[in-house]
Amino acid sequence: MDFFKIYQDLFQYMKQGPLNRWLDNLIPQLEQRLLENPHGDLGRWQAALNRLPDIQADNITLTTSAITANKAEALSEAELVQLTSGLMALSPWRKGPFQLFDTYINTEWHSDWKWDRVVPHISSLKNRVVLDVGCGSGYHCWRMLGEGADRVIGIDPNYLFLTQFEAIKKYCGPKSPIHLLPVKMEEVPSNLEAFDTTFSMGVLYHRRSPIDHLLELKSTLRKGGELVLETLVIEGDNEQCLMPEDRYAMMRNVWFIPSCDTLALWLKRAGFKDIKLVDLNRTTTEEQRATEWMTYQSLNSFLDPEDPAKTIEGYPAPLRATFVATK
Ligand SMILES: Nc1ncnc2c1ncn2[C@@H]1O[C@H](C[S@+](CC[C@H]([NH3+])C(=O)[O-])CC(=O)[O-])[C@@H](O)[C@H]1O
Repeated sequence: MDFFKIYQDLFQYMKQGPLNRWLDNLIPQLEQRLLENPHGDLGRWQAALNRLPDIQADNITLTTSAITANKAEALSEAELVQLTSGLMALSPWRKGPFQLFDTYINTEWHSDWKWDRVVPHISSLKNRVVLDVGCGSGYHCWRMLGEGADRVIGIDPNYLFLTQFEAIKKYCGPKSPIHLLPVKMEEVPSNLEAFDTTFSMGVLYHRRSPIDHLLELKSTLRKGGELVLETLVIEGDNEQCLMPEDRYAMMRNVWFIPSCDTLALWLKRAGFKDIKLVDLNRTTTEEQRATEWMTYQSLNSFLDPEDPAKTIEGYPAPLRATFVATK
């Protein structure tokens, strides 16, 4: 993986603006991590990425449910096979969907449904510099660019998601101002104050210190910038928060699931203003399900078969809230 090459344009940009403090140590850190082999399958993923055929799209769509790359001329049979098998080798695909020419990547999640619930409530992304924390394959980053963002940076420590992102970028905009950095939120320097909008969707419950996560998000924003926070919640008042004894819906790394009132209080205590709950939604087995691109178990296996209002562990089934707040 050639970080200099994939982040060339980002570094040019960062050198000029407030992000430059982040630059100093980033490349050596990423390279050091590569030497330590961050994942046993990384070599296989990289080989699959390198085998993808070179196809120039002549039409890109970032504003419809599937992020789409199209070409007037039909692909050859060999190109189609190479493309589909290369993308399949990057499975499981969790966040999407994507349509690359004739290949539809039917991901585990209908991430477009989340986007449709969130986007009516946020400030316009036109000309904004945007951070998407825990961006997965980067699906929402493309939608943010489609909304007119000037530049989108996604961060996610998972190298499969980085490889998937690079595969999509190869066809949907190799030169577009959109990047995924394989780092955790905790590794982003504090007080960057560089972003106009910061998204954290589906990450808070993975953090052992949720208030620290909120403070870290705040420190990425310029004064007056907007936080878009989406996370699991429970029903209840501002004295309630669920800490699962062990797993929640089979997920091992879930720590805190607050009520909406508790979360609003956390945001207030973290120093945010204009805190608004803008959406509350129970996740359905239509939105999250196994497909040929993600063949492991999915939500229907994580719910109580006798009572789908409960997880298999007996907790309330996944309910997700979106909050918007200002720094
Ligand atoms: N400390 C961390 N820092 C950054 N990323 C992290 C961290 N811990 C986990 N992640 C990443 O956060 C993502 C959470 S998924 C949400 C995807 C998308 N946002 C979505 O809203 O669909 C969860 C869900 O599907 O609910 C994963 O990609 C992790 O690798």
